[in-house]
Amino acid sequence: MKKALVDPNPTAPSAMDERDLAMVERAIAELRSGRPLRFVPQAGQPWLLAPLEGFDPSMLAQATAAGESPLVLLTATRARHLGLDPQGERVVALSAREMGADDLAALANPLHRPQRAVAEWPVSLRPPEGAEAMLELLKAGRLLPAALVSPDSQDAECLSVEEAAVRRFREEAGARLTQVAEAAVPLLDAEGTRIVAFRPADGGREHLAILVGQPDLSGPVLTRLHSECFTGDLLRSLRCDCGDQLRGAIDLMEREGGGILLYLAQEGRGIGLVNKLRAYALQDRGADTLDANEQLGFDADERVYRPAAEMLRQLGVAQVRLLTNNPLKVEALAASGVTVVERVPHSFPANGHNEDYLDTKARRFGHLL
Ligand SMILES: Nc1nc2c(ncn2[C@@H]2O[C@H](COP(=O)(O)OP(=O)(O)OP(=O)(O)O)[C@@H](O)[C@H]2O)c(=O)[nH]1
Ligand SMILES: [Zn+2]
Repeated sequence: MKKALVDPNPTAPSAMDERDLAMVERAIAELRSGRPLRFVPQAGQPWLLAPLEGFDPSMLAQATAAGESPLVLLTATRARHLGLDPQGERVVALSAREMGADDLAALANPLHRPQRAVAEWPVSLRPPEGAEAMLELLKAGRLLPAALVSPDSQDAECLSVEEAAVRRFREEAGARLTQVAEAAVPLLDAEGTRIVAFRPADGGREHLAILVGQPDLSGPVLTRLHSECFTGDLLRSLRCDCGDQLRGAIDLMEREGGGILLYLAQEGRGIGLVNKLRAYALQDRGADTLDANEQLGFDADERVYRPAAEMLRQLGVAQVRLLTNNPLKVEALAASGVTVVERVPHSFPANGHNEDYLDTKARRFGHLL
């Protein structure tokens, strides 16, 4: 029988306890189902938090009828694209009552323009304690990072989540991985391929290590960190270069006798497939791939590579020859303790549809060509 390639003892449990982990996972499920949540910041009063995505005017009516002063929270990147000055804050807060239902409905969908000119908007207020973690929680649920919040009067029946747990969740839970399956999967172009699946403790989707051929795990291993791209990898979309990079990496590993392709569940540079499709719609109206992310309220690139480093650690790989044009991947692996002995360029010719995309990656993301 073939010897299992993976470390049978996955990462030791980290400091974040199971209660906190479960609390944040449930909170994300609530938000994704459109139910509000009680958010308890480390200091200051609790807030009722609802995603602005899916806004309907009854939400505003309810909050104002209770005599409260609801706020809209937007990330600084989104605010800047709308023409607001975030004044050094990472979150911008506006009075929802003064904005009114029409403007809120427009803000809920970044493809719409608010009806009033920005100059007529209410002045932005100091964001409440924990505002950044509230928006981080929405991002963790792959929702747009824009929220409607109102001071919590304690009588609402809803789930509570604590800011401290949200912060630790984002930092730790995604990189706690357990190996949950391993099998041979002969590929058309690489028959001796095995796949090892790793499940993250944050309830997110599994990452896959695709082991092509017989890589010598003790030396520098030809490795690719491939971010999931449903459209490019599976449908062979021409909007990007992911399909070529995926198949190209497997072909090269097969030719060189072995390699590891880490297939990372970080679709759309970490914003998720639905938000990537929204970003595409913005790109069809003239934005480039970087600005489109920011117009939605995300950072240009939301990916983290600690799970990739942890997979390599569990596989027993300490040194890699990394197939990439992205200097951030090299830096991130090195920062997580993996030695990158060489960067192997990984470019493919443009296809008539992705020229601007490739150009933006080189010009604005610093990709090396
Ligand atoms: N948000 C967003 N994600 C995109 C877009 N086009 C492709 N992606 C995602 O970008 C990821 C691939 O990243 P790339 O920037 O092509 O390449 P890279 O992985 O950073 O760098 P390389 O290693 O050189 O390929 C995949 O998760 C794709 O789904 C887009 O327009 N917007
Ligand atoms: Zn792609």
